[in-house]
Amino acid sequence: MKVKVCGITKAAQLASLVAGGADYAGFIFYERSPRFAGNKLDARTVREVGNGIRKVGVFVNAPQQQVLQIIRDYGLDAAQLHGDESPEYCAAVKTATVVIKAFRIGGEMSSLDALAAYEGVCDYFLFDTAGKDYGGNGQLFDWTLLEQYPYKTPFFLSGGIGPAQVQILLDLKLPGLFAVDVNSKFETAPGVKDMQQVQTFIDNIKQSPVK
Ligand SMILES: O=C(O)c1ccccc1NCC(=O)[C@H](O)[C@H](O)COP(=O)(O)O
Repeated sequence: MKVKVCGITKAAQLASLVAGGADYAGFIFYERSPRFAGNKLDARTVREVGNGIRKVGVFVNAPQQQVLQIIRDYGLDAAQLHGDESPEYCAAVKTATVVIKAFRIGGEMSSLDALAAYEGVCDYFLFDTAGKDYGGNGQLFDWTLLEQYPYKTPFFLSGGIGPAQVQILLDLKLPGLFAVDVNSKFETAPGVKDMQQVQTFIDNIKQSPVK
């Protein structure tokens, strides 16, 4: 299983993710987030990090041109669209980069029916938990909703995942599950990751024979 670590705000964290074997690093480009990367990380520093890790920009209802400009400036590999972006919006962004469309489960979304319109216009889906903020709420949702996942688009499982979920993740058999995404459960303060805990999590997930 692939691992994405989201909410990276420091060059040292990014370097340690690369060294530690994370597959994806997420950078929040939503100004209201305490993990906003735009004023904390230098574009060139992010651009020059390569070798294995995929860099993902996280956006919330941002103008398309702004998304594409940031993707270019920071040398990102994918756009994670975490707001209420339409299938047409996703299709337009997909002409320029890899699209991960996030859906917030719970609240107004209790079934996966709405995803049918997004099949074919996104490379991946990401399932997060609905909460007071667009993301980073630190809450799990009921994963049984995904047991009969009916779509072809592979997905990232997210929302409140922490060290306590390692064993259940290793045992999990959900159709379409591609990666696990972690964030606030590995923080000592919003935007500040405990990199030792992150590393232990990566090592534990990667011990699984299903890579
Ligand atoms: O993390 C944020 O502050 C955030 C703000 C606005 C949109 C998205 C955001 N995070 C996106 C992510 O991919 C998080 O990893 C995801 O929401 C799960 O976070 P958590 O529940 O803290 O594990």
